[in-house]
Amino acid sequence: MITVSEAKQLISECTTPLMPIEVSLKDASGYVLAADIFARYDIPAFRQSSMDGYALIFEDHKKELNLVGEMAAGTPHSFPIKSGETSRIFTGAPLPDGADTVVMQEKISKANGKIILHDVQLRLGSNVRGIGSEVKAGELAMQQGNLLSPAAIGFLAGIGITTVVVFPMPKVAIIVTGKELQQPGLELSLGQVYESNSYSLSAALKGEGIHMVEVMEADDNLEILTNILQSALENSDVVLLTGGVSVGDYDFVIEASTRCGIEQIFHKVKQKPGKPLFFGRKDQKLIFGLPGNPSSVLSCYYNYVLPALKDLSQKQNTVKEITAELSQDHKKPAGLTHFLKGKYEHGKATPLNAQESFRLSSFAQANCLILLNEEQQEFNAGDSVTVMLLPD
Ligand SMILES: Nc1nc2c(c(=O)[nH]1)N[C@H]1C(S)=C(S)[C@@H](COP(=O)(O)OP(=O)(O)OC[C@H]3O[C@@H](n4cnc5c(N)ncnc54)[C@H](O)[C@@H]3O)O[C@H]1N2
Ligand code: MOO
Repeated sequence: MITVSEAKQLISECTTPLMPIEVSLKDASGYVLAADIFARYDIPAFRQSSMDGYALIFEDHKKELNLVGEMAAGTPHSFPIKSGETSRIFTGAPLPDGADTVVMQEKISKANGKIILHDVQLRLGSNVRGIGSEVKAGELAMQQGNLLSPAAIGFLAGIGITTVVVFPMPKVAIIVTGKELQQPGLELSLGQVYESNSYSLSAALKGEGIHMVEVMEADDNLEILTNILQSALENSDVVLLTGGVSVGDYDFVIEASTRCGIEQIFHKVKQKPGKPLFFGRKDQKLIFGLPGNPSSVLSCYYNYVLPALKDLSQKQNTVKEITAELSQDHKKPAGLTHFLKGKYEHGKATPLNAQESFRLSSFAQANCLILLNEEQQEFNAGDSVTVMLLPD
């Protein structure tokens, strides 16, 4: 059996970024840029006023000026101003030819039809956005690896970009296995449990902006599972199976994976919950066999699946690891890393009640997982522990 860090390392080594795709800028929010973007135009493309006021030749700023025209934003025509002249101008408008400075309208007065400036701070070029002051044509505007945040999208639109090359989000197939599974909303017969793993996983994926998710159900039958897994592999980048990875007579995930030509990278990790975790690879596709207990599924998702999904799309992991103070004593046997559902507040991490892996009630209240080292058995209040802060 391998350790948690060995398992993470192996998954990371098997994960390569997805082939970049071109998307419309309008659809690119949340993706990571896969190619540098160079500016095609000088932006601003003309000398632009940043204030409502009056455009002038700076040398004239102590003179009384004659008002000779007006430039509004979007005005397609300019006109020249000469020494002793000024033009009304509005924010965003092009400067008239010859003008080099704008004075805010609050800083002038009018007398005998003339404009008189009262702005001791006015300098040559005040309140003028120069040509190419945002970006210059040919300049690197945004580097590969940049997350396309709302601001990044706005910036790119503002320099005239319409499409971008990005790392796509992975297509994910979820296969829930188990003859005992019943859909929520229907009556439970003896032996049945409500199917919840596809719900929690779909919700987690949606929260990461992964919307191409297909959910399939497989009975505890090797032939059926093999066929479903085969079709999932054809249509997705990542396959998440839940259940059927332990040692029971009806646990067919490992055998079905072999039949589908999946290379086993590891099976079983020194951890609780989620000890029977399976990970395999076929070509560039990643296959996770998540132990069926609902809490094991999510614990393994945050520890192993999410970092891999992020690497495929070159995004930052949304689980943040920090060090915190354990708020109470805790004992565990040596041999397995434990992930406790916990509450993190004001620098302290508190394990919640109901840690069993078949239950989700504590996970539903948790905002973190508290990592307790493999070999250590006794933990005291005040000890420093690693805490994984879960995404919202
Ligand atoms: N003899 C041993 N038995 C078990 C071991 C072991 O080492 N030796 N490991 C235990 C551990 S730890 C875990 S975790 C489970 C994992 O088993 P499987 O991955 O084969 O999962 P299943 O047996 O199919 O299901 C486990 C549990 O979870 C329920 N389940 C499954 N799928 C769903 C779903 N989609 N929604 C809700 N609940 C689900 C299922 O009904 C079971 O109760 O094995 C232990 N056994
Ligand atoms: O490894 Mo299991 O998830 O504890 O029940």
